[in-house]
Amino acid sequence: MSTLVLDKVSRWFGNVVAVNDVTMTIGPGVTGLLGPNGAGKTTLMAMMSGFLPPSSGSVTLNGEPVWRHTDAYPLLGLVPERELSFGYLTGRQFVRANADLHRLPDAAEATERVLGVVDMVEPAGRRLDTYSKGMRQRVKIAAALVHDPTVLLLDEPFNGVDPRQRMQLMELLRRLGDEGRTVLFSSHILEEVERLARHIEVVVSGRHAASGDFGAIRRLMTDRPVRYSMSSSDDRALAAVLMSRAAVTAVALRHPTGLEVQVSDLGTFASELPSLARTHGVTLFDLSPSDDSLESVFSYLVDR
Ligand SMILES: Nc1ncnc2c1ncn2[C@@H]1O[C@H](COP(=O)(O)OP(=O)(O)OP(=O)(O)O)[C@@H](O)[C@H]1O
Repeated sequence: MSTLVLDKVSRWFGNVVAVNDVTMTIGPGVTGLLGPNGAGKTTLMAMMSGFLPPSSGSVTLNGEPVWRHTDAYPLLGLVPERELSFGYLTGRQFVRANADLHRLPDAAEATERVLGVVDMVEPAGRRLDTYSKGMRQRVKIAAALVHDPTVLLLDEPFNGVDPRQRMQLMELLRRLGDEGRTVLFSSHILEEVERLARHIEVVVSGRHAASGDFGAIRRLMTDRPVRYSMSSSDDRALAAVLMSRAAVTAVALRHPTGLEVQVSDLGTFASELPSLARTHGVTLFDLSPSDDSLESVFSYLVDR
């Protein structure tokens, strides 16, 4: 069991303050680090994983500083957002390289074990550049887990991953959290975080904006109307149905297709939508939060 503690952590790059006086504690289980692009999530993770020193404040793991403390490294695994390099390596070679870097006594055995954990044994002999985005994420997670760390940090692990693979990845992270590992993943999508995380930390413009379980974060956010862009097989019929729902406060048809929906009660909207669409014979093609309103939800939290 491991606990990461950030105490008044700031990090600046020249004049840019990427992280501003952040204090938070990340314990065992799955925690979501939620914030819009540029909020400082990557910088926070780089400091938590020992790749970057804080400009001020401290990051400790089980009471010891992370920066330049080599005893902490075997306890930490980082899944960075950037793509894997060296597409000519097979998945197995990539994971094995990490096992060798950690000087594991039985690197081959550890590699096979962790490929099994992420369900990548069968495609492990294929080159990385033949993998789907979801497979690349799984193999990156395997590489980060090969030395059996107690802390796993994942930067935007669901970006660009298709919905089915996203569900499998969520299941995997849930399992790792249930095993007692400290799992922290970043995301700019509230729904994603809400589905997976037991605990949520929100950062906006480098500052810590809120902390709590998703119920607490959701309550903070439900005061704000949120807008979605949608497209479907029959936008006009869907618009009529949505307008009759109390959770929906405005609907606008977009030209030539799609609609904008303003929602006052996200939870009700999310739970009603699939059955509403099904009952009225409408197929949903796409549903995504409009960025503007998401930003406004985040800044609402900071301005409280
Ligand atoms: N090495 C660097 N030099 C200068 N500025 C940086 C550096 N790294 C990050 N920043 C700046 O710090 C701020 C926070 O960036 P960071 O990448 O941590 O945010 P983020 O929440 O991870 O966003 P994204 O999801 O877009 O990566 C941004 O304004 C970014 O431009």
